[in-house]
Amino acid sequence: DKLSWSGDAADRCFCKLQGEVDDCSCKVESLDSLNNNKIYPILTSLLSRNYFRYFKVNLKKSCPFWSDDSRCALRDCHVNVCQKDEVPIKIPDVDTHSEKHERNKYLKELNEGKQGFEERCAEERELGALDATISEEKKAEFQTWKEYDETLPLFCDIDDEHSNDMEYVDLLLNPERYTGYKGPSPRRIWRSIYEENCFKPEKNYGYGPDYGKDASIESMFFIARGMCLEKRVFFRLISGLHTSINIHLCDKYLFPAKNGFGQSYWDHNLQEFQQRFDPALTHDQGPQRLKNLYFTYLIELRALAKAAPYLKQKGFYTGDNQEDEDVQKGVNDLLDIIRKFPDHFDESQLFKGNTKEMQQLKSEFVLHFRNISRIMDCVGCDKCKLWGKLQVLGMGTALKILFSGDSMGPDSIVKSQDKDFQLTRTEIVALFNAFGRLSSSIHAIETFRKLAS
Ligand SMILES: Cc1cc2nc3c(=O)[nH]c(=O)nc-3n(C[C@H](O)[C@H](O)[C@H](O)COP(=O)(O)OP(=O)(O)OC[C@H]3O[C@@H](n4cnc5c(N)ncnc54)[C@H](O)[C@@H]3O)c2cc1C
Repeated sequence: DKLSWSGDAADRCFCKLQGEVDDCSCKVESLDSLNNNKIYPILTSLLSRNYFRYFKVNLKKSCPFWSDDSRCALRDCHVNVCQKDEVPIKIPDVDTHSEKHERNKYLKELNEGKQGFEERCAEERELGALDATISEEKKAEFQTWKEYDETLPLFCDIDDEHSNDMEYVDLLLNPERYTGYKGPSPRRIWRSIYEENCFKPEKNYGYGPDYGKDASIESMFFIARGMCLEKRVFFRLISGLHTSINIHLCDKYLFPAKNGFGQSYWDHNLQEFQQRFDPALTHDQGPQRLKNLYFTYLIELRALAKAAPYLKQKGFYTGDNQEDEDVQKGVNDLLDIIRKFPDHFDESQLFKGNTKEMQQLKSEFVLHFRNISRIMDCVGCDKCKLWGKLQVLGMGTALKILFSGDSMGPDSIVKSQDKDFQLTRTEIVALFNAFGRLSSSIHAIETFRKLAS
């Protein structure tokens, strides 16, 4: 119920969301203004164009780390593979007591065939299912798009473009929103990402020699403060992505029919937002989670600025000359706005010096990130997997841009004629759509701020 949001909660959530974004000279307010007034409107219109709206992805790859444990997928395959004693293949089973309890509860409900569980599961399956509609005409057009380039995967474990399982998905038909995907499956994914693939502190800060080795998600915020810039950047990027995903599910939430009559309906869910970002309900972490979204936005913003000369000459081929010209113009307008922003992230602060340690850290950074891209194949809800894969690929593409080219720093660019630098159509579509997701999240924060006041 929206009315239960109190003014205090509004103050708590938003009053700390101001000033420095941290680890850069930029302020939250200047990004709000840039995004909400300039970038969000142009980007939203651009992302509805054919070039950006169809994303090629392989959603059939199986999870390389453990067997699918999403509770609703579990219902469909419990006869053979999804037994509770199944052990993950590579990552050790580190279920916490409460997660074991939760998983067992679901299994119990499942076995007892409880109606509530069936209903919830039906909802999750329905909301999480992909709408795979693509017209025959569009399929024929895709054949002519194939000529596009190849590139060396750097940050992401990129889907094999030639695999038979690669399919185009219409992103507009499958918006990122509430899907009901919750419980042990997503928690295992987030936990694996933070606890096994984010960096741990290089020193122990008086917490004993083993501190950090088994740092939990909850403690990551605390320990990230004491880590070196590169490791903290890694954590903040992931946390910013997590924030963005969770804002979208609050922003486009499915409410049950009012008083049990009529249709369920989509709307903003302020209470859900509060649950996730109110400092009083998140061990004081909510505002920092939100700031991490701004930080992630700033990184992708800088990547677009750096790749602007390359993207301006790239061409956005769909076979319809007028459409392609319009898209190129829209992209150029967007890139001009982005390049004029005075307070870009300075990537030359990262991996400074050419020491052995820095080279080692950089390759670990790449490896950790690539592993996260593989974890996306473990997401147990197709829509979430689609957007998870897209956003991780988009972020990986941004990082690839930031660390490409001869120079680094806010004024450096990737030259259009740089032969060593190429982006595929899929990477470009992912980069723009991933940035679009962050932009839409920052825009949604404004909506929640207004609803709460
Ligand atoms: C890749 C992926 C995509 C998803 N896409 C969707 C989707 O499209 N629609 C949908 O409805 N659900 C989606 N989900 C599920 C959603 O993200 C949540 O996992 C789910 O709503 C359960 O939320 P929760 O409250 O248990 O906490 P979770 O969001 O699962 O978080 C787990 C723990 O991480 C910590 N945490 C939370 N936020 C942050 C942050 N920003 N930074 C650092 N730590 C944090 C907290 O300690 C929290 O308890 C997705 C999950 C994944 C892994």
